Amino acid sequence: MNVEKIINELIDKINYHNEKYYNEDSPEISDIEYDNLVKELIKLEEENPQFKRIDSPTNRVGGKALEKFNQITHKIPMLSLSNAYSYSDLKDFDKRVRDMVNEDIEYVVEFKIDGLSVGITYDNGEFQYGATRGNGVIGEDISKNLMTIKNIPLKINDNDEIVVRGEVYISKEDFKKVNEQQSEQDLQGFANPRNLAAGSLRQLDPKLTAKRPLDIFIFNLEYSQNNQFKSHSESLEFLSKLGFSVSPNYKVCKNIDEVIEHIKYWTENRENLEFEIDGMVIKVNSLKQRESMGYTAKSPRWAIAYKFPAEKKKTKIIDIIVEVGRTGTITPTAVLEPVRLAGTSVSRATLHNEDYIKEKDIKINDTVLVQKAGDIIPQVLEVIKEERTGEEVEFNMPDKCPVCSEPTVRLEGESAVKCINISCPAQIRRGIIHFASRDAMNIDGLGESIISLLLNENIINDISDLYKIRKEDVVNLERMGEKSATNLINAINKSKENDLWRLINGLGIKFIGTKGAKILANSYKDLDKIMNTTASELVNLEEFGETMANSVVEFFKEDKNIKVVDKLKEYGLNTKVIENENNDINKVFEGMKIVLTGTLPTLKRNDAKEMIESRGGKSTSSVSKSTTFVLAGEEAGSKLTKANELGIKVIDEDTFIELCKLSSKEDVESRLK
Ligand SMILES: NC(=O)c1ccc[n+]([C@@H]2O[C@H](COP(=O)([O-])OP(=O)(O)OC[C@H]3O[C@@H](n4cnc5c(N)ncnc54)[C@H](O)[C@@H]3O)[C@@H](O)[C@H]2O)c1
Ligand SMILES: [Zn+2]
Repeated sequence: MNVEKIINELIDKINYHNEKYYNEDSPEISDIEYDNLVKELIKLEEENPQFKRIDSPTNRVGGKALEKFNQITHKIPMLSLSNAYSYSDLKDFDKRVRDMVNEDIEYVVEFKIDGLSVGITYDNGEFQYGATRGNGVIGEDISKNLMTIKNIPLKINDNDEIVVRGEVYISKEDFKKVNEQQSEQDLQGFANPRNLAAGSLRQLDPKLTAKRPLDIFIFNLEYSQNNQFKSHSESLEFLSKLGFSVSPNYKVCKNIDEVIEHIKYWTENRENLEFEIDGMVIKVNSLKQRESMGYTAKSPRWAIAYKFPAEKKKTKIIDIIVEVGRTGTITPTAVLEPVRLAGTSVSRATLHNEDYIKEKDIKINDTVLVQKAGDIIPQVLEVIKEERTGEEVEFNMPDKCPVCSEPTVRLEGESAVKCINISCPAQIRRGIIHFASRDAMNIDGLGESIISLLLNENIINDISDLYKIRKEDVVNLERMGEKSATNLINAINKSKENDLWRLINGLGIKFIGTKGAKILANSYKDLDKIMNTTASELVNLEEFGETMANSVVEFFKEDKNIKVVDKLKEYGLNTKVIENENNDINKVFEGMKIVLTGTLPTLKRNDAKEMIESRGGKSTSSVSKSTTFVLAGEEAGSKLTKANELGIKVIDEDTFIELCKLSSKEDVESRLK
């Protein structure tokens, strides 16, 4: 395979996992696996700069702000951190820093708590609003949820306009408790404290957030209009005096050796902390020096995150079992002789896939080295071949699905062995949950527990069956009743009118998330056309790589999947893009001046322009006081800065598309407020 192709496929994969992790708070792979994908991409991009894409995930921060929240443009962009995995990485960092400033350097070392990054703004001594990081430029307004966290002061004794940044987290003990409650209620556990914190904060109902024992520590003063400080440590002291719970145990170090000493101490002692830390953050202390170093597109040059190496131990593989996930991927898991790692007893380790087992030559009864990093899922690192006795048994991936007995397949270029039977019971439950979820068909009241009931009672067998449910089928179900039953049926019926991308996302095609679904819908306009397209046509779509293209084609080759789609059509689901005809488009942007800047996630520049103009708006090129709003995408640059200076509303593509669907100018104006 050529390098460009490999790079593009890696980008597809990373984008997909970013969406799962940042936008849906439910990662499918471990952080180590993810970090390895990114490292591989960075390496290839460095070796082949001619193929580096401007929209590469190595160029940008995190996720995006979900449309269900109001959007907030950060006064100061909320960036990520570059990573160090060894002391020699830290020494390289120190050298880079000293080369840049040519002066003595003082560092501050802080805990890297594994949680969710938030920015909070105060003015006139009062809490104004708080937001998630989002894509670094635009975040989600989660003010009401943050106000439920006891350690966030609502009033402070300073009238200056202040922006602080911190990490919302949950203690080890509370994490365990919440996961126990989840399993009591037959709900899925959270993969790690970060997912739990993120999932709890990004709730539309603050009451739900309030139920979760969240805490925060503040690690930076992002902006202060009047207070002047020389160093980061000085600003932390100031924040502490104002009543913020500032990152505990931070230390000012005179040189990189002191930094490393401090890190060594916490590597040994982190088990005793009440919260999980996944590393330490090293920051230049002098604010003047920081300013002279500046930023890359993704992170400051004056800071780096050191990630702890994972703890390793020896144990034995007693058995290898397989499980079928929502997308049909059959994952092999090693059953281990229990061993204590990073404070917990470990008896399972993921073996990822067939290639992983082959590469490492893993057999049942092997003695292996296992490790546990920031994640809950431990990994098998290597087989200790010297300890083989001849009793080892080779393992092969099953050629039939262990649940439905249909033949399994392994697609070309993919590492996963899968059951592609869309009616496989193991996949059905997760598949229906996904279908009904807010990013797919968004069916109110159709949550995990109801879906389980419907399956257990044989009321449904696949997603299409949802549309034949009658009220009398469900009214007598546990916790149901007259009103909920009516609401449920109404919500299901309403979803028939959903726009095409929701249906495509709902089908659960591997590697096609919300974004991929929108691209497909906007490009083909009609589900039938998508079903009949070819991989070679699909790879021509913007941001579509071979992995995504093949996955779409394979999905619609399957008889079972075609049958489900046919049934959905019979029940009257919309399978076309919902577009207004040109002549009855409402002039919702009449008289408005709109500036377009940066690269939008799915819309081409000309399309966006056309959408503005056909609705009576004027697409202008420079930001001024008379600009109505700015539509900004990735790498928005100076126009965005200007808009922020002038206090002009900035929106992203999703909001723009929403505005386009509104029926009057008044609606647009009130939505923009
Ligand atoms: N499993 C997956 O599918 C998946 C997908 C995407 C990302 N990830 C994980 O997320 C990581 C990238 O996430 P990221 O961009 O948030 O970077 P990061 O978590 O590696 O580091 C940046 C973050 O650290 C936090 N932080 C905690 N303590 C801090 C302190 N004292 N000072 C400054 N910042 C502090 C901040 O919130 C900041 O946003 C990856 O390394 C990967 O492990 C996993
Ligand atoms: Zn199956």
